[in-house]
Amino acid sequence: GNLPKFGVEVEDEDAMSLMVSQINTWNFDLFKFAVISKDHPLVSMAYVILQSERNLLRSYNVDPPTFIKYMFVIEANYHKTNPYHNATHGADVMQSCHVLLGYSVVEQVFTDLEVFAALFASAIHDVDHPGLSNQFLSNTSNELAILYNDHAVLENHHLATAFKFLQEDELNWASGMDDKQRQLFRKMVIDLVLATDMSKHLSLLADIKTTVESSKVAHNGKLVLESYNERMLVLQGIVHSCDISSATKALPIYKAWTERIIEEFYQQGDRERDLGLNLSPMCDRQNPSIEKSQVGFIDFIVLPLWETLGELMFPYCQEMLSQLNENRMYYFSRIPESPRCSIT
Ligand SMILES: COc1ccc(/C=N/OC[C@H](O)CN2C[C@@H](C)O[C@@H](C)C2)cc1OC1CCCC1
Ligand SMILES: [Mg+2]
Ligand SMILES: [Zn+2]
Repeated sequence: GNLPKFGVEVEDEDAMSLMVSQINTWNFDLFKFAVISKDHPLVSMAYVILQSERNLLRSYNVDPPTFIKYMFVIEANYHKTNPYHNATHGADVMQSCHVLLGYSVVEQVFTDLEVFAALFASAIHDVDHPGLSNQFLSNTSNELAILYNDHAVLENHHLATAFKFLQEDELNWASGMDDKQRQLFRKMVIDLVLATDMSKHLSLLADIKTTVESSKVAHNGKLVLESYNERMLVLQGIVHSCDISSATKALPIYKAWTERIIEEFYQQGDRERDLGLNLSPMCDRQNPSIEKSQVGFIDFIVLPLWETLGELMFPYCQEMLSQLNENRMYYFSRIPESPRCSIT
């Protein structure tokens, strides 16, 4: 039978159509989208972007009903109980990636397969996330840390989980791709999701800076990328930037994401307290430091990354940078006065 217009059944088709008409905007409201899609934000986002907007499924002989069935399984394997690392975050990173890949400075630069890989990697990049950090999993000798020898434990698990489902006949939407394409697709998705490991941030940023110096966009404002490594580096930068893009979004959206990540960190801190472990930074709900942590995260991680991306994709990404600065001021101006220590 034919699929519903948005991949999933919705109550209000008009409201859904109105939202989908905004799918190329940076301040897209994923929380509203999650409600309108009847809590299937990832299935509907993936279908709308890959099928309706970019017609990528047809390009690779992907059977849409099989792809939808696969995405329902992926979405079901994001933990609904995670305040932050849930299917709405997956859909958010995918939609953000779709916006950046739509800018003319990168459009036509990447092949359809590379675009498909980046969007698919975004969709699955945190599947089965336990709401705990790599550090916590290693500190508690979690079976995943043992399995992946403390290296990119979560990111390896997200990838293995997504590809394991692809082995099941009734979910294998990639059977229509030729072997070479499927091999390259798998390699790119692995390289992209592994690059979302925060411990790789500084080396990834350094490499992107080198590329910005060398490639000097030139050639009528189009990025010129020679090697596979250079192309992958830019795509890794795009996916990683989208993964930590909350602070570049409109303030109400940013505040909602901040509340969620903080609650998830606090729940990890609760576990660490119960286990008698040292609490990870920012995870102690009894010693909150939300404003200071956000300003620190922006100053040391988010801003340097987005400034570099803004240079690479100039004149695009300026909207993100200006929202990032406004958002920084919002939290900076709310850093509580440190209690005056009375030096007696
Ligand atoms: C909207 O705010 C955010 C959006 C994304 C992120 C993404 N963070 O990824 C970091 C990884 O989860 C690993 N961390 C886990 C944590 C328990 O320990 C850290 C040392 C490593 C963080 C955000 O805010 C954070 C930082 C400042 C206030 C809380
Ligand atoms: Mg992750
Ligand atoms: Zn993520």
